[in-house]
Amino acid sequence: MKVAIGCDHGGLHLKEDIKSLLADGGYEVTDFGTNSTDSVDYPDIAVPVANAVANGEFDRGILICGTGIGIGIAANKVKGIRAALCHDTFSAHASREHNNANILTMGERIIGPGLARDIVKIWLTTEFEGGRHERRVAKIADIEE
Ligand SMILES: O=C(CO)[C@H](O)[C@H](O)[C@H](O)COP(=O)(O)O
Repeated sequence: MKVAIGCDHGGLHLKEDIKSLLADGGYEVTDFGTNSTDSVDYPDIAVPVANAVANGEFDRGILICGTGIGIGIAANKVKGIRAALCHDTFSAHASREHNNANILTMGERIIGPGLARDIVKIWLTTEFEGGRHERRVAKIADIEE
């Protein structure tokens, strides 16, 4: 599975930790930055990652900022993106099974690396359930037209 990952300055340390988790797990990871704690604007990272997922270059995306909120709001402006903010394992599971989320967002200033790692593992391995959820996700796509 090809995974695009990105963060702003508020998510740098968690992004680096998740990158090593993904590498150990055999995922093909591409880092869209940022790569220092110098302040950057989260939409400048969110949009390239979201475009790369939306155009099929990557299977999934992971975006991290201080809260996971701003970077997710920005990603969700890109057509075809369903970015889900998950700070618990139940949401990580449901965002895949019910919402077919293609980008996971998290906030380094909110959760620690242990929980974040569990969230990522669940999110990357849970399949979309389809069925009634297919109809609902299709209605979200209709909003984009
Ligand atoms: O997008 C965010 C909030 O919605 C992120 O938490 C950012 O990382 C945060 O806004 C950055 O704040 P800073 O004071 O400029 O470090």
